Formats: sequence, structure tokens, C-alpha cells
Amino acid sequence: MTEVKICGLTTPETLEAALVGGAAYVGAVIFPKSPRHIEPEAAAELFAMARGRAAVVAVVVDPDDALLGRIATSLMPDFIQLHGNETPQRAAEVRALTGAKIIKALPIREDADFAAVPAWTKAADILLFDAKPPKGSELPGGVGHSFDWSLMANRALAARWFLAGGLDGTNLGEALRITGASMVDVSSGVESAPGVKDIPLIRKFLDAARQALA
Ligand SMILES: O=C(O)c1ccccc1N[C@@H]1O[C@H](COP(=O)(O)O)[C@@H](O)[C@H]1O
Repeated sequence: MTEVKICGLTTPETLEAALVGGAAYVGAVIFPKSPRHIEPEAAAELFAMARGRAAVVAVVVDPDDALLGRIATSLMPDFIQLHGNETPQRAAEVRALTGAKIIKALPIREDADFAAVPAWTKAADILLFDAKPPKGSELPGGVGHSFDWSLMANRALAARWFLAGGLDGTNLGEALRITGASMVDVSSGVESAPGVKDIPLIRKFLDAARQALA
């Protein structure tokens, strides 16, 4: 099956739906400007039920060492998703500070945006291609915008990568067909309102991932 990450989970019911539905990755957004924000200690309590069932991902934006320390000692995520302007050198520090593997989000609008990929291929365990947020947006991700999926077609990459940005249960099949992605990430596309995850939409997305493979 296409590996799915459901991101921005904040309740046990929606996390359970993601786990039962077969999500391989589940994400906590630790970024106060986000409607999905959860404090590291609360995330640790919530995501305890995911241990051994899916990889736990902490999504952060240019985190300082103090926040990383709180995340490492409470949530102890399998992955830290860097969704800001972090450098490969900072990613190495984050890895050393937390012991977590690194997912690096790269914002894509045009072909030239892939220039950052070679530097990140060694510095990150997994890349995540997301749309560039609209101008003036306070959020670097989680805004439901997609990029031109044809930019991914026939792109030989020496790294594992997620397709992200504006995916939902209705467009996932087409996105997979065009990009050939084997890993996908969704947040707002499985919500009924910003920050409010919806169990039927989570199920629909996971079903669409299964059907795409069939
Ligand atoms: O979801 C958020 O609020 C968020 C905040 C800050 C950085 C990243 C965030 N989410 C990530 O954005 C992408 C795409 O989201 P969407 O499906 O388009 O809503 C995804 O990687 C989330 O992990």
C-alpha cells in the first residue's frame, strides 16, 4: 500500500481512526500559530497509543533547542519534520539533540525549487514536497494548497519522499497516477474545518490510497 501520513492529529478518536485505517505515520503539529497546535507534553500523552502501530512525527517550524529538548524528553518522536527555513547543518544538530530521524519539507512552486534536493538527500532521511504557501500566510504548511504534480513526473530522486499539499480523498488517485509517489501526507484534506479532523474523511483518504494501488 502507498504509505500514508495523517498529520495534525489532536484527539484520541481521530488518531485511532488513522491507526486502524492503516496510516504508517501519524503527526503532531507543534507550532503555536497552527490551528492543529499541540504542546509536546500533551502530544506525548495522546500519541502513546500510536507506539508500535505507526511512526510518530513531530512537525516543527524553525524550532529552538529548548523546544526540541521538550519534544525529545516528552514525545520522543520517531521523526522530526522540519517545515521551516532550516539548513542541512541545523538538521544535523536537530538529529543529534533529539535522536529522531529527519523529514525535511521542501516548498515547491516551479522546477527551480528542486535545486535544494541534492543538499538535503544526505541531511534528511525522508524529503517531503509541499506547495509553497500563499503570500502572507502565517503557516508554511497545512493550508490545503497543491503544486503542479507534473513537476514530480519522471524525476529520479535518490531519496525517499512524501507528496504533500492539498491532497484529499477525491484527488489522491490522480496525484498518485501523475507523480508515482509511494508516500503521501495529508492534513487539511481530512478536516471538516481548520484543525478539526474528520473520521469519515480520514477513512476515505486511507481507502483511496488502498484503491490507487489496486
Ligand atoms: O498543518 C499545519 O498546521 C502545519 C503547520 C506548520 C507546518 C506544517 C504544517 N502542516 C504540514 O503541511 C503539509 C500539507 O498540509 P495540507 O495537507 O496541505 O493541509 C503537511 O506536510 C503537514 O504535515
